[in-house]
Amino acid sequence: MDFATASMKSMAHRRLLTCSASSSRLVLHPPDLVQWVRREGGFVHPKLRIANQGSDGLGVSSLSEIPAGADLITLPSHIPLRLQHSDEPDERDSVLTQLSGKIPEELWIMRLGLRLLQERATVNSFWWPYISNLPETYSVPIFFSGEDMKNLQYIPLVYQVNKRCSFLLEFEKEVKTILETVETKHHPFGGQDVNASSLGWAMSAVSSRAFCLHGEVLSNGQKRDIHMLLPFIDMCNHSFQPNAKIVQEQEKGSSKMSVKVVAETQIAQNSPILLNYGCLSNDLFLLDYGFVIPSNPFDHVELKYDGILLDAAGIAAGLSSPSFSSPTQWQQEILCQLNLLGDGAITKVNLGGSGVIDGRLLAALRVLLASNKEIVQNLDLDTLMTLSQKAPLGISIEIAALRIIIALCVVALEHFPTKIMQDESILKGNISTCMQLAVQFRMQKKLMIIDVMRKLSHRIKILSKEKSAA
Ligand SMILES: C[S@@+](CC[C@H](N)C(=O)[O-])C[C@H]1O[C@@H](n2cnc3c(N)ncnc32)[C@H](O)[C@@H]1O
Repeated sequence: MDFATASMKSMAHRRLLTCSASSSRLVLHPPDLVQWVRREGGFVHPKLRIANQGSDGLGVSSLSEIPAGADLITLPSHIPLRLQHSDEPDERDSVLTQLSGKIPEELWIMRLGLRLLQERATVNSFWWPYISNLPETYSVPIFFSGEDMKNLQYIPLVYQVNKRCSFLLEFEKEVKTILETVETKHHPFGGQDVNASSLGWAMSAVSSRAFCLHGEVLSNGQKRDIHMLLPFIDMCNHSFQPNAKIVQEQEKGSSKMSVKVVAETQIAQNSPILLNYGCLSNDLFLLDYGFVIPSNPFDHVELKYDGILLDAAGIAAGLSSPSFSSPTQWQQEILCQLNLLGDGAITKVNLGGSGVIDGRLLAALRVLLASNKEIVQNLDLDTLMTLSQKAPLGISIEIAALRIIIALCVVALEHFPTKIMQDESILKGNISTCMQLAVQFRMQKKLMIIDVMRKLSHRIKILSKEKSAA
């Protein structure tokens, strides 16, 4: 937390971008994006328009009904903004390539961000009608104050945000050093100063808007996936129940791909056009997109698998077992197969998400509570990891394993310094957008844990009935 606060403070000290979610754009009266796309040979369905969609910012809506299957938007291959934009790179591109080389692969968003900044700084850039329509500010946590970072109350996300902030501050220095010796005519940003603030703006613009799609068809027929920004298409907001989807088509006589949005369902009058950004947790929605989804079925909390934690949960559930911190040899072997023990073990396990609980955690508990080695060894790992109608090692072991997971949920809940009721009352107050997001984020995590506990309790009730009926 202290490190988070320190890096946030220094970010806040330098940044020009202020932290507010607004639909205000880079320029006051940007050029008409739809007209530009059409002029460039793209297609925008005549019934579509850009409209204000409240807290979701701007979005694309339909003026009247559109049938399922209709083409909504088509972008020819020269409209998306990608890292490599020309077959004949100039000196400015070589400096950009040098800067990109300093960015770790996992932060590809910053590589594309540099490209975006380059075009933002280019007078008469082809993409200016697009860039000028981008939001001026982003509500992603790299722009949160130290206090709002604390308000998240969730270390795994704080860690990710810190990583991005530290990178931005370090990268700012590297960029300055490299650009110091570059002549103005070769300067990728037209001689303009680039700092952590402008890099943060670019990083957020890309993380909240880029898509990973087929770049072009290679000579062997394979398609190479690349990240790109899709003008106008990226005005569509997100839903887990989308009414539209992205499809790609190879352009006639070329290896290049055009990008289309097609209506998946009938679209009613005045409805937003919604795409699914992915089955992501709220950590990723907040980190990359700056919003939190209530009752997100893909949200989860991370725990570290560890015998001492299981001991504590066992005591809380009245079910202690020596195996939790000292598993027998055969139990250890299965824990190694589950990759929870041994060299290179991944001890991060989840509560929540699409499977309700992490299959590896469930399997480990079932195994640690079992005493009959032969029965366990006769089962495959998939069966051990699946929460199904049938208790694979018998009802008593199943109930005990589920009770320990409920106790782990209680431990996880206790890690949050505030209660849900307190969060609810904070949200009713007059608070900043960033604080609102932070409090919503932690409250959704707690509601999700309670939902897991409810589901597991329900399962225990069914199993107990089966047991007493037997
Ligand atoms: C690809 S852009 C969509 C266009 C954007 N609304 C705008 O004003 O430019 C993604 C951003 O839209 C907003 N957004 C999209 N779907 C949302 C949703 N379901 N709830 C809240 N905000 C959403 C978030 O700010 C997100 O970072």
